[in-house]
Amino acid sequence: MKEVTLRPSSAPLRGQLHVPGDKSISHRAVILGALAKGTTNITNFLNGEDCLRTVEAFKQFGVSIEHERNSLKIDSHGPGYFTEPKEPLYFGNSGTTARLMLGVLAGLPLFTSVYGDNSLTKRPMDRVVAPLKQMGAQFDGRSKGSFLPMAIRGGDIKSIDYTLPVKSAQVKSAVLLAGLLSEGVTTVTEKTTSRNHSENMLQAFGADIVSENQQIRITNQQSLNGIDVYVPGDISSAAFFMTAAAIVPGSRLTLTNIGLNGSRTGIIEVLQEMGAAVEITNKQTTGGEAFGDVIISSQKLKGVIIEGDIIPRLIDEIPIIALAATQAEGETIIRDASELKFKETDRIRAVVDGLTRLGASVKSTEDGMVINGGSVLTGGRVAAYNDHRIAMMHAIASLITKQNVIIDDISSIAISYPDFFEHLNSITDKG
Ligand SMILES: O=C(O)C1=C[C@@H](OP(=O)(O)O)[C@@H](O)[C@H](O)C1
Ligand SMILES: C=C(OP(=O)(O)O)C(=O)O
Repeated sequence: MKEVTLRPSSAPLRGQLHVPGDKSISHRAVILGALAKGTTNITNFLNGEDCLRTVEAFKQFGVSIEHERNSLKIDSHGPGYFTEPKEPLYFGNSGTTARLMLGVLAGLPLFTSVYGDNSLTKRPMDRVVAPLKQMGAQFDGRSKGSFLPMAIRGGDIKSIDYTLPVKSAQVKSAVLLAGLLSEGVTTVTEKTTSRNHSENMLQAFGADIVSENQQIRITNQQSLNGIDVYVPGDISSAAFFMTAAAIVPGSRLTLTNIGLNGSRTGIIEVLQEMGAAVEITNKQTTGGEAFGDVIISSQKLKGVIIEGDIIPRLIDEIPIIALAATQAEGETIIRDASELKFKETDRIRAVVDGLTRLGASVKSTEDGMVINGGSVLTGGRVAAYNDHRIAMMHAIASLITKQNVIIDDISSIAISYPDFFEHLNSITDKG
């Protein structure tokens, strides 16, 4: 437990930040680097606890991974040379590691057992286990293989045509990774576009993959070839500082090299619709991933309705959007977001509980929440629910509260943003 007391500070935020590398892309770079033959060099890798879980898993297969700060060098002979791990694989708090690795494990002719922390043990895995069982892999775990800990015997699997029943990039990616390692052509169809980093990176590594009209086809290939990967800054981490600049009067921040993949930029669209001034410069592309600098200044905000297809494009940003909404004029309604209940904690409950304790007027609904804007936040004692995004939302709230914000435990922030407080201090008068 690492409790923290944050003093209020209404000073404008100024300056420039280079937020850490994207978590989703970092996981995928390690997975594909390990599955590829040869050397993969990853730069601007996210040194967060979740991505380190993915690294450790492949080390247990005997893959050589050298790690120095934000650079990773992977030397692999491909999956045919992986050795059977002698110990269970530990996935910690990471849903992405668990779900994507189950896809990989389904395709490997090995026995593995996997487990996670208290939060991950409660998160549903049947959404990936169901299609992977259809492909012929064997899974066993609690509730007939719905939850970790789990045992997997993979290999010798066949391709499938699969329509995603949940809006989830993790499920899509698990099936695509299993498809890469299975006989034949696997097709995944999604009704709503979710983040497409797996598709982009598989293509960059030379996989035979085609995406058309929300349908992705991948052809079996036993090994890819190693490449160099630059990981753009994580827009989900940048979202905390974008929102901070939007709600603290007189602020102007520049966030450099932020990932701007269209399947992730819902936060920018929503902040703009609320009235924030956002400018994008220096736009470039690497490995199919757009990135650039985001300059954001405070403005008077207004409430909005957030629903439908945009939800997967900002799912992890909903806690911080809810904080912005407390400062907007009018009501903000968030719908179609019941997936929030299956994250590191039930994020609908955690956001409504936390913001209410700080003095906001927020109500939960079956699939989202309703936030009445124009609140003066008082401050107070809040729980992070061991969830990094909830902890960071509360830390940003302390920039606009009248009194201290006391967060029960901030240790979860190391999951996705180990330097969060150094960065926060560098742009406020707290530094
Ligand atoms: O594929 C990914 O890297 C992720 C997909 C999303 O989860 P779902 O696939 O469960 O929506 C997101 O919430 C998570 O932080 C990362
Ligand atoms: C939901 C998240 O991650 P994961 O599913 O990988 O635990 C997140 O980072 O907000």
